[in-house]
Amino acid sequence: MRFLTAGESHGPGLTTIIEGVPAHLPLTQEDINVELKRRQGGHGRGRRMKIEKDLVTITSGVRHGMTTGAPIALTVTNDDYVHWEQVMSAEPLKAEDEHRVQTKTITRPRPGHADLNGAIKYNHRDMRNILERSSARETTMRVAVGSVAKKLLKELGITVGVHVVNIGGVKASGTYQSIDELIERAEASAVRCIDEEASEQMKTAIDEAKKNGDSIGGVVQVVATGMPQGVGSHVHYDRKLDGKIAGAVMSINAFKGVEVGIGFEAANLPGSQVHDEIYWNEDEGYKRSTNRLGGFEGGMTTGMPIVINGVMKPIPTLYKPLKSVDIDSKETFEASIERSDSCAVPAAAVVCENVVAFELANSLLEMFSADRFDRLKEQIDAHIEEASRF
Ligand SMILES: Cc1cc2nc3c(=O)[nH]c(=O)nc-3n(C[C@H](O)[C@H](O)[C@H](O)COP(=O)(O)O)c2cc1C
Ligand SMILES: C=C(O[C@@H]1CC(C(=O)O)=C[C@@H](OP(=O)(O)O)[C@H]1O)C(=O)O
Repeated sequence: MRFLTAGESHGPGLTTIIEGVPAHLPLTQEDINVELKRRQGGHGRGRRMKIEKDLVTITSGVRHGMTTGAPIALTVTNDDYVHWEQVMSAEPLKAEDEHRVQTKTITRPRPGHADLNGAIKYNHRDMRNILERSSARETTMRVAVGSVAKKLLKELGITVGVHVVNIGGVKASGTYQSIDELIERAEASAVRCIDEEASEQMKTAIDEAKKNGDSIGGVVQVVATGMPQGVGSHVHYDRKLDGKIAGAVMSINAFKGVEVGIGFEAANLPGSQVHDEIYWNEDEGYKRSTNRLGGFEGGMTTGMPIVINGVMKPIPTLYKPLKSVDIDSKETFEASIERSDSCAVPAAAVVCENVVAFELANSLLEMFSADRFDRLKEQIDAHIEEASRF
């Protein structure tokens, strides 16, 4: 499975084409819209999310609620485009639009954004040409793709969920018994945190940051259950599934770190407290008595729950301005802004969940025959059965 995304933040809309989804997978627009709505929510989002109502249109690859095996094309309209039509038009600039376009020209790079690096690389004196594509608006399509992957995983009995474990230094300590409980409790919280007390403190921390013109980041944790054992591979660097997941998480805007299982904590512990002992019994086959390595050994799944942490930096656009330099005048200025999220960690959690879902689904499609969903399922079931008798 592979995909491309296209679209600018304030352009007409966003597009993706996903190739390699098996035929006969049940799929509706609603399956995708549910995920898009989750991404738009969460405490700390700015005014833009009041304008957008992300709804997908499937324009290829699905017929009467079933995938056909053809590329799946998805589009989402930017409702904000009506305010940006002249500025973002693909047509040559008209004289009557020049003034409006000039008012939206960006010559002052925002610290923490792609503006200056992109402008130098692509030789754009108007950094709007960079901003529009580097915006996390693009993550809408990453979630749309992930929602197709999640549908495939669900039909195979694999569940993926996410919760927020840290916002601005407020850490969650809640535990959960099952992934269904995790999902339910995370979705019920304005910050997607399953620890109710910490949720309230996180909300207060976000409000406080906003009041001070500042922003805060955090840590999200993706959990997936039901992945068969031995998916991924140890044989080559680019086939290691934990490596692919790490790359996918790091590709999300503002994500600065990723951990598998206990992650960085492994540096502080002896090996006896890091590795998971193996046991076997008739009913369960091979299991680990702990899951400190987060479901991976040797780039392959162990069959234990997959646990991935992603770290998001604070949003770079601040009401409390940071110093930068105007690329025309070379003068120092303090950036002023019109609107921004103050914390997008709860929203980014959904993005993180969906990019992990894509990597998991893709790894299964690489390992098993993938043209038809029924064949895929048969082969995975046979693999699980074989592993249990190994
Ligand atoms: C869901 C989501 C929403 C975001 N919203 C904003 C925002 O409102 N303002 C902002 O400055 N950055 C926002 N960001 C972060 C920037 O897109 C990101 O920091 C920037 O593109 C630079 O990329 P880098 O941080 O990965 O280097 C958001 C990120 C995500 C994942
Ligand atoms: C549009 C989305 O997020 C945007 C991501 C973003 C950024 O700089 O990354 C900046 C903001 O956009 P605007 O400048 O239009 O207010 C966010 O609203 C979205 O998540 O759908």
